[in-house]
Amino acid sequence: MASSVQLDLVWLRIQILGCLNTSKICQSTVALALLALILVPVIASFLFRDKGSGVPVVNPLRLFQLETQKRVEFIRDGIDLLRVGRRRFPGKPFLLLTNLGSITILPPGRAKEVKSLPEALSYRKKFNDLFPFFYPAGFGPLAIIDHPSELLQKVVTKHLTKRLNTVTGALAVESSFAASKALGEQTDWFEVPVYQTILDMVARVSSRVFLGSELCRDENWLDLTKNFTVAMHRGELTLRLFPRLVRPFVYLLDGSCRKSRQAYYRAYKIVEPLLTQRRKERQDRAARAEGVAYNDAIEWAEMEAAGASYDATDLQLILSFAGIHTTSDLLSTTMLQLAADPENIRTLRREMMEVLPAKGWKKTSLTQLKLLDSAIKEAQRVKPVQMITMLRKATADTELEGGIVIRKGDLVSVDSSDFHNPALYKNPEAYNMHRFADMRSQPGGEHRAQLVSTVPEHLAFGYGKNACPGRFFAANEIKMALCHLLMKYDWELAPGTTLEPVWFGTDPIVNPQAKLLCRRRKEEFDLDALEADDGIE
Ligand code: HEM
Repeated sequence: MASSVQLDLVWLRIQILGCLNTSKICQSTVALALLALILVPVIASFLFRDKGSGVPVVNPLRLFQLETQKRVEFIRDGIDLLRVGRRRFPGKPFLLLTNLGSITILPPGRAKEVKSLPEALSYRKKFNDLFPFFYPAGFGPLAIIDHPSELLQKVVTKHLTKRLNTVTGALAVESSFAASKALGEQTDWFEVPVYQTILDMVARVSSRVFLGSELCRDENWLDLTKNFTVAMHRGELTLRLFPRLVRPFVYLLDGSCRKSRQAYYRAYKIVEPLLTQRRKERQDRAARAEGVAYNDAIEWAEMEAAGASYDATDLQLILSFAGIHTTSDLLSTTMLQLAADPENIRTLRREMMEVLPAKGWKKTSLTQLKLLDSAIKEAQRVKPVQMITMLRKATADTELEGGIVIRKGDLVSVDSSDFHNPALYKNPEAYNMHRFADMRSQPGGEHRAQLVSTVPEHLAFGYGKNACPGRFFAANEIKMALCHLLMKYDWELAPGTTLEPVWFGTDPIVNPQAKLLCRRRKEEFDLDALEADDGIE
């Protein structure tokens, strides 16, 4: 779940950037903002008070500056402020006042230290402070992240990841359908918006595995799964302008919170009937001593919950939140890099032709697409989704190396500038599709240079206990989608499109305006006729 807030913020960022640009803020938010003007200076002086940590602040509050201004300033200028911090305090920690409050930024290389303190510096606790008493409708998915049952994490690690070989067939079918639905059969060049097209594909394919075949083609659900994240994050952004005790009232009054609530209720109306039907089928099957009939996250959550009550709608929404925009950003980034040099595409096709007709759609054949793996990882290195990672909240006053104390409740994160460190990567700004494949052939490289490897110098999926458990699925989903996209279509950058991301704070995201030229080609082998692993009915 990926500076600002982790899990998935990509789509939110796009929306908020739009919001900041066009001043499309709803009236109730304006009213609340006025109230904030009165309350916020007091809160700001509390939140950003000097707690004597001794860490220098890069962007202190100016005289009469409000916390709200600081937050907006960070969303706009975050990456420049981070660069100032790196320049002024090389190799040393510094403090940034961000849209989430103040964050101590540790220099690259301190990821191991953060990893070694998973309880004192908690990944999950940063999600549990939004409301004082309980998480109301529309924000419940956030509460699931730090739920003591760890239902979300168990569904992903114990089921999704372990059963990847049983969902490959389903991924193949849905990827083919999604590509054809998004791009059609036109053999003349035409223009496609990259992010929207990829988001649509990823939403379809992910929903197949999260929710099953009944709902993965339901346009109402697909709309929700793509847009809920935006609604909830706009609400969260507004709520965080207020003290915790006031937030329940803000929740009732604010328009963005209302949208999140409405999205939850729409989702509930879709998920609950499916759940009821599944539970009934389960009982009937048990009565006939028959085994489990489904292989998707609805079923896995039921197995894990083992009768304990939980909100299946929130679970589905948090899966969308965690997985869909993060995966879409990486796939879009990879497509942009590949389209910039179609020779790379031809090379990747040759690898696909060598592996897939012989092996079919298997988890293991996806593993053998090593150059493809490298192409994706390199795209992620050149443009990750965040430039500060491993955001953690101190659960107690915690002393770090060098005597810095992170006070209870404060945030700490690690600078990810190693992605572009010339001492680690030759020509770090250049996209070299072979880079990680070459590293894998070096001694010790096989386990450090795979897309799913988590190492302290490559933090795109985090590191340690909370490293993204969904990365194995995301990797397979992206590879499968690329096989369809590259074998069945030719690609080029559309005129005017560059690879420059758009910045939200310290997070680079795919430019939502980026476009590609595309045309249907005749694939060398029939991808849809390949034999597949399957476990989904
Ligand atoms: C390219 C796609 C993805 C990226 C870049 C990504 C990135 C991340 C990052 C950076 C973290 C935090 C790690 C840390 O701070 O140490 C994280 C956590 C998490 N991710 Fe992902 N993620 C992706 C896809 C997915 C998918 C598809 C799922 C679910 C199916 C998922 C589920 C989760 C969960 C549940 C956590 C929280 C782990 C915990 O609570 O311990 N992610 N992800």
